[in-house]
Amino acid sequence: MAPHLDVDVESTNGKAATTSTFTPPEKDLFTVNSPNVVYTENEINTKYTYRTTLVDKIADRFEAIPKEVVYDFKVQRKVPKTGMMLVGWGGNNGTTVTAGIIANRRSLSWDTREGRRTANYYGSVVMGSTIKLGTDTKTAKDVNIPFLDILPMVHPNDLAIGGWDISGLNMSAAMDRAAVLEPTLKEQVKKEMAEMTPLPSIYYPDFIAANQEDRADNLIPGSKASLAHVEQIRQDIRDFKARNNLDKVIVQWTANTERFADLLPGVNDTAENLMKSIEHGHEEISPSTVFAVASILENAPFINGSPQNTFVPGAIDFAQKHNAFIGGDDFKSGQTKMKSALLNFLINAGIKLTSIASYNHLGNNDGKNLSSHRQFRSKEISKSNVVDDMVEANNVLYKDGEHPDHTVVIKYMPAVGDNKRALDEYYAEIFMGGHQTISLFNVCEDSLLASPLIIDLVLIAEIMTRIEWKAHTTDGATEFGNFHSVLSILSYMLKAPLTPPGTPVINALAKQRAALTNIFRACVGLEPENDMTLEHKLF
Ligand SMILES: NC(=O)c1ccc[n+]([C@@H]2O[C@H](COP(=O)([O-])OP(=O)(O)OC[C@H]3O[C@@H](n4cnc5c(N)ncnc54)[C@H](O)[C@@H]3O)[C@@H](O)[C@H]2O)c1
Ligand SMILES: O=P([O-])([O-])O[C@@H]1[C@@H](O)[C@H](O)[C@@H](O)[C@H](O)[C@@H]1O
Repeated sequence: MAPHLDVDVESTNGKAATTSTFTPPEKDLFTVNSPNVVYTENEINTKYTYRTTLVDKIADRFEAIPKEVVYDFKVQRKVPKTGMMLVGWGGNNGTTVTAGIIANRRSLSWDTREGRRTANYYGSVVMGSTIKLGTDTKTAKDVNIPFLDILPMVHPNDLAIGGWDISGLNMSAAMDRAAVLEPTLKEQVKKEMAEMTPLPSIYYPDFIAANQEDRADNLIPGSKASLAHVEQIRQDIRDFKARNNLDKVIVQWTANTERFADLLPGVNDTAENLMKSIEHGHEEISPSTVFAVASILENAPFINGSPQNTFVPGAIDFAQKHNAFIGGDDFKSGQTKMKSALLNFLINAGIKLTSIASYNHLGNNDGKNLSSHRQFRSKEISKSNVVDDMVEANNVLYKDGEHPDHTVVIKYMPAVGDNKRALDEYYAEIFMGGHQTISLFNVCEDSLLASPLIIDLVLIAEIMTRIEWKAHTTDGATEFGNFHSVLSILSYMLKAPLTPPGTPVINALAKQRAALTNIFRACVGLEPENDMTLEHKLF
């Protein structure tokens, strides 16, 4: 018998936890046995006490005030038939994620120089990682479950896949152009992929590098925003949904990085002005913003996997007014994910990072597009801002406004293709005038790192559409409603997390993952994972 776990303990609602007889839902890996959790055939209903600490600053001192809010969460248990539509489907990421899902769906294996390989979802948080459920009553050991099982989520093998591309190559030819996957794997999926052809897309030349023009042969007429473009994309989404008999579609931008759009009062500052600007063909409305508007109008969550400012204020306003979900920006695949983890470690260890030199070169079409300065500038911003929250959180090391030197360099070197070379130097001050220099050489096969993130973003955005909440306030409970339109819960997969206006941006990797797992735990009535393990420290 595990020490000190063999007695009834006070549960969160003050009554002793009871081990009532209950019938676990037939296919669920676990059930929460709590008076705060009620399962029905269609819903998981939980009463959750959210505990935080508010702080009052009084002169140069603080007063900490613990605060509790009781929420009801309601999760729809029925997993909908879901489709994923990618903008830029014919690109390296789009072809790779499509081939990867087909290979997993068919449990394919293939030969490589290093031996036989089998389809997997490595690099996906949902499909490749676990969540601690709790502590075994008998052994006191951690019980960890697959992340996928914490809530009733879509399985990627079941996703219908489609999308748009300004290049008309079918997906098999585009997969060859991408030069990411082994020929022995491509051979097994090429027939199925040859039958997939991206839908024509909108192309506004000024937003991406001029060097992309030679692949733009699959276009919807018109070189600037129009309501006709919005309506065509909406029709495409409806047709895809009907053709595949889907309950839901998630749209994701994995097309080229666009230049930033100027933020112009009266043009893209409000939902109303944005729609007027689209109607009047304003030059400053980007293709990605047009896709976002069309997706919002079709109640299809829209996620931006690139660094441009798709979500101009008018687009965020538009999403909120339509109670639709958006998320972004810029997949956090390799070099930046490593950076956010390393910064988390160094700064939280009290080591004063003073300089970050972040260089990489890559030879894929993404790199080609980024060789144009205005597109590189979008990426430079998203790759640079990742340090801000961690630096600002440590006022022992950094004075107000002080931050490490940080430079970002990206070079296009065709020879290395998709296998990006990332070279980073982290330079820090340590005890008594010493220095620590960390040099990293990190070969990232970019599309093989980004593709699992595309899957995670779709699966998490989808489950978020099935979660509602209401707060128990002193004057009675509010009505059930969705989470905020801006899905900041997606931040773990993104370099420049989009957050509800006025809320803080968290880039610290550990905090991002903790937020994701603990919100999902709350939706099944479980306390946040806090790793205190008092049961192993007090007795
Ligand atoms: N792979 C990674 O590691 C990674 C990480 C973070 C962000 N990203 C971003 O993801 C995006 C895609 O990366 P990739 O390596 O697949 O690039 P890619 O160039 O291979 O693919 C982009 C595709 O978008 C298409 N396209 C361009 N404009 C379009 C439009 N208006 N409508 C439809 N299609 C359009 C292009 O024809 C191309 O096929 C890039 O913006 C990149 O910066 C990639
Ligand atoms: O690895 P990471 O920094 O997360 O992300 C990648 C960058 O390093 C690379 O320069 C860029 O071309 C890719 O689109 C992607 O953004």
